[in-house]
Amino acid sequence: MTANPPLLSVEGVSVAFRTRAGEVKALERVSFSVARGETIAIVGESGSGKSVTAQAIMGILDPAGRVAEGRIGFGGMDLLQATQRELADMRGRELAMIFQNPRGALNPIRTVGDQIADVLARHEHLKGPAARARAMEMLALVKITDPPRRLDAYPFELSGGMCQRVMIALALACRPALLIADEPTTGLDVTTQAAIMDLIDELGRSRGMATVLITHDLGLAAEHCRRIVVMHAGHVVEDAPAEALFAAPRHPYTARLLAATPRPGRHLADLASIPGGLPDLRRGDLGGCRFLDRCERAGEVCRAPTLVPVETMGASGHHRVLCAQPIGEELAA
Ligand SMILES: Nc1ncnc2c1ncn2[C@@H]1O[C@H](COP(=O)(O)OP(=O)(O)OP(=O)(O)O)[C@@H](O)[C@H]1O
Repeated sequence: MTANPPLLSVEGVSVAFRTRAGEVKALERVSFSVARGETIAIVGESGSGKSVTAQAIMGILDPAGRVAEGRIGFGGMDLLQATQRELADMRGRELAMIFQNPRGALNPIRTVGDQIADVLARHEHLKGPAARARAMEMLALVKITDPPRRLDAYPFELSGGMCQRVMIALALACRPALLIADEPTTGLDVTTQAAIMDLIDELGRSRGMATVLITHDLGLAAEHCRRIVVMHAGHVVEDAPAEALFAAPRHPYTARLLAATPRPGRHLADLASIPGGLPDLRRGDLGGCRFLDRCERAGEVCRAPTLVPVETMGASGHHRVLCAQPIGEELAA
């Protein structure tokens, strides 16, 4: 546990989507927290609920989705109780998010400089030369070469890696306390990936910015994050300090992920060794454990309708697992 109250605390958040085929229980009682200046990773297969978690925090869930229960504390306020106006004011200023597809997130018909200036005018009331100077500073910060020229460029004139850096510059322009980075380096070449991750690390150290890194890449998570939150089918199945998680995973799903990730940089999406797929999240009888059908440790005790996370305290922090028979404990007879 951290001595100070966390900057972000997601507490028992459940999200459901209305669809023609029934209600999708996308998140169930998701909990984790992030301290100021800390970088954590959320990892899990496609469809495990990583992006929905980020959207719930940012207040940008699809209109078909609703938060059925829970609390999202951020710097002393409950984001779920905030008005749309309060949230819009927080986004960009306190809370920022970068997405996988930078071109889609940038406005194609405004120059890079104007887009950064818009954010600065809205949140910091900076205008004219002062806004331009800060925009230039931001481009230099994200290591874009020749900032004065790039300031007047349109997104289509820049490479994918440069657009990604512009999006980071936009996200960081108002010095947010929390950055949510959803697969920020997917699709970029390895050198640009490393430069962007180094930049995020550096901003954490120099500005105390906290980061939630959403990734398929366990190697990337291990390299840059102090804690790792593992999601499976809308549940947080394990939440632990990175070194404890890699040394001794307690959830059978985490163990499978790690066994299938022998080298840093290998992608979960490429793995074939985790049997079965995610359960259909519209099923009425999902039960407490959503990994049951894929788990070699499953027994009668795992069929309980609800599961209570088990928390232990290690040298590097708390270790929480959502499993009736975590690894390291005897299987029930
Ligand atoms: N608008 C929506 N309507 C219905 N279901 C949705 C909607 N958005 C997400 N879901 C469902 O919520 C679950 C979690 O999706 P989410 O996008 O968070 O997964 P993810 O872990 O981020 O996957 P990826 O790594 O592919 O981005 C999935 O079952 C998905 O189908």
